[in-house]
Amino acid sequence: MKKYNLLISDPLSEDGMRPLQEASHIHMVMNLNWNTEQLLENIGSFDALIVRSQTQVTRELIERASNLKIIGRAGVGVDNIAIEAATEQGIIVVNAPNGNTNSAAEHTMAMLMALARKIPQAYLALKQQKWDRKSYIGVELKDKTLGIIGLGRIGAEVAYRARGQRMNVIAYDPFLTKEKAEKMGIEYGSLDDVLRIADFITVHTPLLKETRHLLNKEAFHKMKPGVQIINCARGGIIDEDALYDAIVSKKVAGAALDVLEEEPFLNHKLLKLNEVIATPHLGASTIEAQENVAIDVSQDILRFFNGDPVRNPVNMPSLDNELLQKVEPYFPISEKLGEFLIYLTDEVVEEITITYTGDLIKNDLSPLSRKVVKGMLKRHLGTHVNEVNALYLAKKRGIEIHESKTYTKKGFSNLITVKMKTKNGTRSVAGTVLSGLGPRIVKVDHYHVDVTPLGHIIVIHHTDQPGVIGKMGSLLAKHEVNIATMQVDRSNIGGDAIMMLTVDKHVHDQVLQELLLFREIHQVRIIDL
Ligand SMILES: NC(=O)C1=CN([C@@H]2O[C@H](COP(=O)(O)OP(=O)(O)OC[C@H]3O[C@@H](n4cnc5c(N)ncnc54)[C@H](O)[C@@H]3O)[C@@H](O)[C@H]2O)C=CC1
Ligand SMILES: O=C(O)CCC(=O)C(=O)O
Repeated sequence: MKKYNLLISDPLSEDGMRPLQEASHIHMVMNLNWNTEQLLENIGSFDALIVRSQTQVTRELIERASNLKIIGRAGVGVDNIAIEAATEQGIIVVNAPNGNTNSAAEHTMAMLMALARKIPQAYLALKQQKWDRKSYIGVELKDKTLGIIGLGRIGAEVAYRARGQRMNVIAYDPFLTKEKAEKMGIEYGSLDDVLRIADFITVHTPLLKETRHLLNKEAFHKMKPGVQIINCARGGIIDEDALYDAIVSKKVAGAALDVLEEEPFLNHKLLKLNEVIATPHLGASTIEAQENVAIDVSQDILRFFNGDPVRNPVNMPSLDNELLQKVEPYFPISEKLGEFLIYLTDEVVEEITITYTGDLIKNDLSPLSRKVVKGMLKRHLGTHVNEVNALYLAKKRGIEIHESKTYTKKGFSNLITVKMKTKNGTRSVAGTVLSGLGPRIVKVDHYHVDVTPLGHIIVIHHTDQPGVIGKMGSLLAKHEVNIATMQVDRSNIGGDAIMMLTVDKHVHDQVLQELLLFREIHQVRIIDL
């Protein structure tokens, strides 16, 4: 059995990693001490990598990782991973989005309370033998307004907990609706509403281009005087210079920070301010969260190496069980349609249109489209192409990919039609899965056929005339090519026709040349699927 080398470069829960330890086909190397140079030097020998937030999985590292197939992020944020580079190299990235939600929400609440009651500052004074009760007068949370920016998994958990503290909550998230906010017992607002109204503001967005410095000088300007800020999401969401100035100018009364733009942070100017309390990125540092995320990511790594779809892909569409059950039977035909179609042309492909017809169309069918494109590119790119990088590689080659869906169906409960446009015209192939019989190619251009897309296939375009089939059969017999199945269809009597043969062995070029000598035969394609 093939063994896969897995590198774990950040500390993970041992209990959580047990599934990997017990897998006989995984060879696990735990190296928490490699510096960047050592990582770059050694990454080439690993098939899988698991990180938390410390290891920076840069483009350079990914480009050196010639054997890497999967990167697991034991946590939510993937801003320490060069996702685009991974996608380009066909490396799947998975994360563990649910395992640390509670811990991050609880840490946010702990920071909120510590900030409101100045607990860290008071404790520090006590440790320095100072009994000072005047300097540490706090504020109550009850009836204050908590503004939440980013109401995803963690933001929503924070909202519920803040309601438990009898706070009013106002939230802004591009996906939040008034109805959902009402159901949660919170207020829905714009970003400006949150900035304007809140007594405490906590951010829970990912760090993205759009969220970098979301809280900047202008944002602080819009806030209430005396507002307090919590960041247990990512450094970089807050412009640190702007926060510093806002605290020094007394606009902001305090800040609780679990994260800063550069980590580890020890000598940061914000840490020198009495109004700032901080923890060293501890949001997910609980026994439970660490076990959860390690289990989730370990299981996805195992699924991947067992050839099963992963649960939490970051750079591919995710497939829950329900969707998987519906689309998985169509994986082989989708890939075969792409593979088959590319054999029909020697021209540069300009455009691919994948049309889905039938019951399946209510679902996200992008996993099938990826299979089609993978199948197409496989002929020329071999194993370099996979479901992760298929769309990227197609785009890089200037191939436009379109997907369309239609309810109209004739005969088949589901039909996938793939059209390929080149400068010389359009070719198409359609396929389905027949209940109990498996994948079938049922149409090539406008001809109806019924062919299992497997093995060696000869596609012949010819004129519908008596004797063609006989001549062709004799020629193949002369070359000891045994015909397994044969399909013929035509446009009209004496018109253009197609013949599709499945044969028992690869057909050499010489046979193809001899077939083309027959006047009635216009085109021959030899396809090996
Ligand atoms: N301190 C720590 O140890 C931890 C930090 N995190 C951080 O927390 C972040 C959030 O985690 P989850 O809630 O699990 O993610 P999530 O994906 O469930 O929620 C993020 C929310 O932010 C919203 N959002 C995106 N752009 C926005 C914008 N411009 N304005 C307002 N909202 C916006 C999204 O619509 C989404 O609802 C992670 O990306 C990670 O960086 C997560 C876990 C632990
Ligand atoms: O790995 C960690 O401890 C950090 C967790 C985190 O920041 C995340 O899950 O996004």
